[in-house]
Amino acid sequence: MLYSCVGYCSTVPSLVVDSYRTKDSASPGRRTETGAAAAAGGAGGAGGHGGGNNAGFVSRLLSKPQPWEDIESDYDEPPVRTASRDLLDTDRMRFGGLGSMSSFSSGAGSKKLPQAIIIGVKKGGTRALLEFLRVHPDIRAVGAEPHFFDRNYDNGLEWYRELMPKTLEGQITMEKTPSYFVTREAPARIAAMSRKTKLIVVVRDPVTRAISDYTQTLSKKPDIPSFESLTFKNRTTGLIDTSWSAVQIGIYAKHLDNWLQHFPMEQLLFVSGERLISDPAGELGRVQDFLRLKRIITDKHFYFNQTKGFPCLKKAEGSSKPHCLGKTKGRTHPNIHPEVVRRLRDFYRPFNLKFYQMTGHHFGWD
Ligand SMILES: Nc1ncnc2c1ncn2[C@@H]1O[C@H](COP(=O)(O)OS(=O)(=O)O)[C@@H](OP(=O)(O)O)[C@H]1O
Repeated sequence: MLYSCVGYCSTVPSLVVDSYRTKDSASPGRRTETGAAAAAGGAGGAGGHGGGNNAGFVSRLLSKPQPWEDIESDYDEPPVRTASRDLLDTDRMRFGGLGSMSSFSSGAGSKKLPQAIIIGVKKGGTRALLEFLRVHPDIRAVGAEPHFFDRNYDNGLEWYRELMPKTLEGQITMEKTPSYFVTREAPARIAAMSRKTKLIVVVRDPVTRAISDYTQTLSKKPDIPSFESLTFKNRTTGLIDTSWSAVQIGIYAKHLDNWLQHFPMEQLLFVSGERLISDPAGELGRVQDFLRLKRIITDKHFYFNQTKGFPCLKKAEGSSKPHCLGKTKGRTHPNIHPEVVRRLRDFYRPFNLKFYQMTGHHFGWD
C-alpha cells in the first residue's frame, strides 16, 4: 500500500528548519547517549488527580510562556491530506493496513467515530501500539494518521467518520495521531465529539524521546544543526531551549494538564513506551483491560526479532506472516555527549515527578 502526503511533506519540514535558523550550528561533539531507553517500571492509568493546580506548578518551572502552537509534528506516519469529500475514496485506498481495506471491501458494518484514540506522544511507540492492537478482532483502526483534531478540523466530523473503517456491533474504532497530545485545541474538540472517548498516551523517557525526534528530523534533513546546539539557549549557562519542539513535547505534565481540563483521569491510559518494547504483551494486557476487551493479544503473539532489535508480531493482522515495523521505527540514535544528556535529565526531573504524581505512576525515567 503506497502512501502520499500531499500538502504536508513539503511544508512541514521547512517549519522545522525555520526554527533552526536562529540556532548556532556548532559541531555535534557526539559521544554516548547515557541512560536512554532504560526499561521503566509499569505504566499508569487512572490516578484520580485533577488538573487544577498543575498549571501554576509547571509555569513556575518554565522561564517564559510557551508557543504551544508552534510545536512541530514531523512524523514518519503518512498523514491524511486536507481533503474535500471527493478525495475520500483515494484516501481510503491509501489507509494502509489490511484491516481498513478488508472492512472496506467486505462492505459489512458501518463507519463510526472513534471510541478510542492514541493521542501521543510523538516517538513514544504509537505505531507499535496501534499495529499490535489491530490484531484484536474487536478493534478496527485507520492506518494513516487522520490529524483531524489538529490540522483537518475544518473538514467536519462527517469527513472524519468517512475515514474510519467499517465496524460491526461491539467492535471499537480507533485512530492514532501523536500530535494531538500537544495540540491545545485537541482536548476540547475531542470532548465535543464525545466526552466518553478513551484516550491512550504512549509515553517514553523525554530525553530519549527528544533524541528520537531529532534523529527522525536528521534523517530527512541531514544539514540541521547538532542536537547539542539546538538543546541549549545558552551553552555556557546550560539554559535549555524549551521553545524547541523536541524539548517541549517531553514536558508531559504541562500537556496533560490541558487534557485534564476536559477529561477525567479515568479516561486516560498511559502506556510505557519502554515496557511496550521490553514486555509488549504486558502493556497490551493493560490496554485491552482499559478498552474493556477480552485479553486476546498475549505473549503468544510476539517474538523478539534479533535483527530488528524489537518485538515483532508472529502474524500481522489479516496475514499469516511475521511482521516487524518498518525501518523508520527503531532507528540508531546519534551519540549525544553525556553532559548534554545530564543537563536534559536535570531539566526534565521536576516535570517528570509532577507527571508521576498526576498519573499515579512512576515511569522510572530518573
Ligand atoms: N516493536 C517495535 N518496533 C519498532 N519500534 C518500536 C517498537 N516498539 C516501540 N518502538 C519505538 O517506537 C518509536 C517510534 O514511535 P512512534 O511510532 O510513536 O513514532 S511517530 O511519532 O509515529 O513518528 C521508535 O523510536 P526510535 O527507536 O527512536 O526510532 C521505537 O523505539
